[in-house]
Amino acid sequence: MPKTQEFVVQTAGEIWTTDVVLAPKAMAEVDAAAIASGIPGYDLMERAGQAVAATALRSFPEANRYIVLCGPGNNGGDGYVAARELAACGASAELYHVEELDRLSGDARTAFERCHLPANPLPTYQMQPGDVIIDAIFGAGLSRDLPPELAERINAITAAGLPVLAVDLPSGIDGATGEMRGAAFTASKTVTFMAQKPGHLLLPGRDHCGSVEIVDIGIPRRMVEAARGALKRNHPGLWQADLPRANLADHKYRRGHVSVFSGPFNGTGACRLSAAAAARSGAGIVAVAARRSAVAALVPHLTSIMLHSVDNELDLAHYLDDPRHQTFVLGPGFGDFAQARSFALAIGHAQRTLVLDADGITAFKGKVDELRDAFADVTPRLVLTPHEGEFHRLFPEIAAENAKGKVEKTRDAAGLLGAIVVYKGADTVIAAPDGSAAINDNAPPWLATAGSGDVLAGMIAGLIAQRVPPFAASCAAVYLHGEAAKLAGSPMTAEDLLEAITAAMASITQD
Ligand SMILES: NC(=O)C1=CN([C@@H]2O[C@H](COP(=O)(O)OP(=O)(O)OC[C@H]3O[C@@H](n4cnc5c(N)ncnc54)[C@H](OP(=O)(O)O)[C@@H]3O)[C@@H](O)[C@H]2O)[C@@H](O)CC1
Ligand SMILES: [K+]
Repeated sequence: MPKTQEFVVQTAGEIWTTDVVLAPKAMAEVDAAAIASGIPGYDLMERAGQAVAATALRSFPEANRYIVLCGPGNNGGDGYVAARELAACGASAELYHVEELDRLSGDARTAFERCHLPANPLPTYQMQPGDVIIDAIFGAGLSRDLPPELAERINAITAAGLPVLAVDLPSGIDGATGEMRGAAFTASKTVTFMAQKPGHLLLPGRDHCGSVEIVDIGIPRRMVEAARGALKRNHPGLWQADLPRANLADHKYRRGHVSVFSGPFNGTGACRLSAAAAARSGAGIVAVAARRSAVAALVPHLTSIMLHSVDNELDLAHYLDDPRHQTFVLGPGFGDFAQARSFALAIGHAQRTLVLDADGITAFKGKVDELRDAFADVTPRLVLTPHEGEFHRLFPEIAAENAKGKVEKTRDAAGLLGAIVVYKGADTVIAAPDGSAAINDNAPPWLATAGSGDVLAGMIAGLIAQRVPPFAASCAAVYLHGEAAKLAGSPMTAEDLLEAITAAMASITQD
């Protein structure tokens, strides 16, 4: 079975919302605000460490020894509290430290001093079957690659297959970007505090976290809410209210019109997938706009989907004279880069909305400015859906900024273009020019199949045609695409995915 991630919220009573995502810097500001309001920092550490001990006992009751590895900062402090609690419960807990103990200061030093257990240097640890590792080496404060000897040690523990419970984040995973800094533990479970961090959701971090528990350590909710920035975990609460409600009085044109451009005679499959996906997402009318040479290939395959011949720029100009033709998909299987550019620009200048995918994206390599200018508007009218290779092709400078993670890169691209950017992958990030961003984490591994991107482009257009705002439409389509894939199961073809869209949408609107 593929690894799926669960977010379990543990609080004193109430269930804590799970869509809050705070970068480590924002989390540190929340910690600081809580402390400034009179909540002692050490109390937060106590609750954090106690929660770790409770999870260790609950999740790994069979452990012979809990091996608590402590770093030099507050993550280590949580480890000292957890070790003390475990020992107080009668469990066997052993402490190992990765840095000289005299580096400990503040709350972490207090936690160490109150622990009263012997702590030994990490190199003295001898692995034994039945050990459960509690990783309290680095959390939010990881600021550079791990030293090589520590990386080796982590790799040896991973190779031995000992279960790992990570405190806040698996050491070596950058909480802001999800990137691995030299090496990282692969945890079966991660206990984090108050809110998830981007590193829990973005890859490879997500794969290193196992299931994630978010523990309320007593920071007032209003402080976490106040820090809730424009970054969210993608889930129906973000966009459900924007989805169209079926209305018996709706005329088919009121449910919107989507036009999908076809590729050449021998490449019409991709546009048909997009068109069918737009229709399944509820668009009232869907048409394929094809070069004359491709029309004959399309005729036998289209029934409810209409077919128009749009051979050149003049044909497109006539097509755009019809005010019902508002929403377009260009790129899947399209082929001709020069025509892709001139068509996309014409759509932009005609004030229409475009989902630009695949060849449509590649066509603008080195010409991003033209695209931005054609779609310049107060509200975005352009949605770009690049996978990693296309993103690198179109935004080479942004892609090369190694210090930035996928969220920042997607935001930068959205800001540069004035468009919604859907940076696809197992951890798709959706960003808008105003900085709004969502990380998606519901896609099963088998969604990476031929044609699935064409389906996504059609779904986004289908929702936009029904007047769902482009950012909400993109988030909703990405999520529903993942849900549909889960419903379709593995192995799955793009056709199976199409079939499952209806059930995926029904499951959301019934919630
Ligand atoms: N009130 C609060 O704030 C609460 C915080 N809580 C907990 O605190 C954690 C954050 O604590 P933190 O900020 O001290 O960071 P942490 O992850 O311990 O690491 C910093 C230390 O590591 C060092 N270091 C970094 N990278 C390194 C590398 N590659 N290789 C070697 N060394 C490296 C760095 O050294 P420096 O860069 O300063 O030289 C510094 O000494 C958070 O994850 C949560 O668990 C909870 O208790 C709840 C209340
Ligand atoms: K850790």
